[in-house]
Amino acid sequence: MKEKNPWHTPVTIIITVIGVIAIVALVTVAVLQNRPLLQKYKYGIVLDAGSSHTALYIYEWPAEKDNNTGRVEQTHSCKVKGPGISSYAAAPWKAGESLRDCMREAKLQVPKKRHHETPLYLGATAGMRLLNKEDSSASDLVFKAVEETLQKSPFSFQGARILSGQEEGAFGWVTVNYLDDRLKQGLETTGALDLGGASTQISFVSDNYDGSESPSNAVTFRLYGNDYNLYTHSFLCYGKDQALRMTLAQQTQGSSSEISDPCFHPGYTDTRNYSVLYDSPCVSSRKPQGAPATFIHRGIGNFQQCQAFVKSVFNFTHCKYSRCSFNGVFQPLLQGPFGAFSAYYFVMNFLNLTDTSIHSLETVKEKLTSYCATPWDQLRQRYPDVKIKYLAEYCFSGTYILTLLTEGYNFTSENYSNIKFIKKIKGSDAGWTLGYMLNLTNMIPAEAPDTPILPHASYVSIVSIMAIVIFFLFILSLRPLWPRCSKQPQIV
Ligand SMILES: Nc1ncnc2c1ncn2[C@@H]1O[C@H](COP(=O)(O)OP(=O)(O)O)[C@@H](O)[C@H]1O
Ligand SMILES: [Ca+2]
Repeated sequence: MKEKNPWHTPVTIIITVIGVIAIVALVTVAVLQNRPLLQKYKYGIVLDAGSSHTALYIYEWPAEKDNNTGRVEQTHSCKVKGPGISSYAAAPWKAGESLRDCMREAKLQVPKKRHHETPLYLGATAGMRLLNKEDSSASDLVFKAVEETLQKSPFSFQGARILSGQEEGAFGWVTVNYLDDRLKQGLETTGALDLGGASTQISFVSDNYDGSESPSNAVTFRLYGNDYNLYTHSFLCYGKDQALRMTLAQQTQGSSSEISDPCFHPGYTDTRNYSVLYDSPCVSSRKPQGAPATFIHRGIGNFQQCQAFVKSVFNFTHCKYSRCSFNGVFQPLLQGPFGAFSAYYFVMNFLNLTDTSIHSLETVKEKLTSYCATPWDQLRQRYPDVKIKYLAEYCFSGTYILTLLTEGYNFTSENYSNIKFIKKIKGSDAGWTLGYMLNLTNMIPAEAPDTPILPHASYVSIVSIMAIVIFFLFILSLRPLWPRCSKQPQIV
């Protein structure tokens, strides 16, 4: 007699079919119910009106997560043609006009139906701080011109203003730590070093700084449930373009008609205008009396002599605090890793010195010694595509960065490798703009948001496994109903 397969009885077949349908239904409901909603994005636009140029950044984030921990990412950037808006003091309408091309690009990048709800901000930094100091009505006219252009855009224009030095430093720090996911997780934070053309910022958290010593350097935040006492300082006139003016002013005090500059390459010559050089509040008070209209600027390429001139623009004589960086400004003990961006990155990247784990401070000095001594002709031939102004100034800029970091901020051979020269973090530019927008749109909550205990994938897997286990337990519980499997002994 053929033995009957116990699984082929009508009862088990029906139970199996119902069970399989039940599992499929359960898992489908679980997956659909908890599936992330169809991704729709929101946008925000920030214009960084720097001293040397303006850049537009577009940020994007999932629509349903805007006040949560959702990732805000830079999706597009546009470099405005021409100089920074502060250079249009004599023809303010041109400042507004200069933004048109990038605004046109932004209109194409942001989906049309999101235009009206996309906030648009313009923040100006040290170039406008200096213009405002020098001629506040000229700076007002420049703002009026850029506001007129931005109001005409389809976006929700939220205003144009000058950021304070503290804001510039603090928002740069927020950007770096937000992009590195350090804030949400409450990890040790990264300090931020920003070098612009007209000012420079240093911002970091130090255990022995609670804000009581020099309160003007303190910014306190509560982000994702953690309190931060941030130290930040912005040095106006210590961006690399103004620092170069100060160094040249140092060398032209004798109102001579020719200077031999160790910060420029041998063979480099240029004719410079005294009144143009001294046309900045950073140096205007030092303009020598009876100077000729122009002077010949000749390079001699000597790193050590260059560094001596650079050092002379820092004042180390007085400090009323427990410790100072320079110019009598308080600075707590340096702590933790640092991200150095903007001109720090451009210069160190050109000099091939961004990797501080292989290029020690000593190597940087050696490299600058040989680079500064390289004849100008040779460099022009080697780098035909590099903008002449940048190429001519990399020796000065590298020397300035080294001096600012070591003599100014007190970095040493031991902690120099804590600095990382960075341009972008996970696709977004390091700089103050993202932090500024996150702050103005309240996108970083003070308290940690409630997050699901399990990620979606783990949740679905656990539900599926549980369903299968329950099904088999159910089948086992029906064992008494199963037909006998073994052959009964035959009684003869
Ligand atoms: N490729 C580059 N090489 C060297 N320097 C650069 C390069 N691109 C930009 N820079 C410099 O970076 C600085 C940017 O400063 P910016 O943000 O305009 O000024 P600030 O922040 O002081 O208002 C300027 O000194 C500019 O010349
Ligand atoms: Ca800047």
